[in-house]
Amino acid sequence: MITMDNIIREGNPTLREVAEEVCLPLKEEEIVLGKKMLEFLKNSQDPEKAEELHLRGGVGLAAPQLDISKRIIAVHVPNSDPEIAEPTLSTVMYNPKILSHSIQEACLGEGEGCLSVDREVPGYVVRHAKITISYYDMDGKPHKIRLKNYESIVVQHEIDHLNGVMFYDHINEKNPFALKEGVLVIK
Ligand SMILES: CNC(=O)c1cccc(C)c1Nc1nc(N2CCN(c3ccccc3Cl)CC2)nc(N2CSC[C@H]2C(=O)NC)n1
Ligand code: NI
Repeated sequence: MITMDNIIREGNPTLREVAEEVCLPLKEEEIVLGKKMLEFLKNSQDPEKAEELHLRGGVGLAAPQLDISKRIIAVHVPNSDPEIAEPTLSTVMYNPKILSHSIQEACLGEGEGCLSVDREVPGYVVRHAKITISYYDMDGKPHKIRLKNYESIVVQHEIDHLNGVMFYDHINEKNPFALKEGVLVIK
């Protein structure tokens, strides 16, 4: 099972590499890895498990954060409505690719955090508001989906990890909270 000990931190060169595409059909070990990444996210969001295993909460994780330079990400985004148990997005994506995106931009109003960054880096991380992506799932099935709001931000953050990009690379150094006209601030 993945714990925080398996997650590499900023300074490790793997976080700045461009990760390799995986080949189809997926290797058994790549499928098992995907399942373990998703399990980590679910555990990290479970109060008991997170406390027991000393996990930081996350909704996304990329293989390079496990020192595995492969284009694999996992996302498990709970529904903001606590009444709804079903997550809004829960999947492992192999070779995710942004096919197109909105002109409109968006950012999380509270800024972004990263399991590989053990410090708060304040500031708006401005990203595409909406994206259309393609990816393969654990069964090797191709998908093409459109994402917006929180899910769109999370997937962009994780795809950045596959390209050696950290969230704070996007923060305006002069004024971290500078916002251009029309940028959607997601609560
Ligand atoms: C500096 N201010 C902040 O960090 C920040 C501050 C406030 C709010 C937000 C919204 C912030 N921002 C932010 N909060 C998150 N979580 C909120 C807590 N949550 C969680 C934690 C515990 C149990 C269950 C859950 Cl659900 C896990 C997810 N996650 C991300 N990111 C950036 S995109 C990838 C994603 C990620 O998984 N990072 C590890 N950003
Ligand atoms: Ni991250």
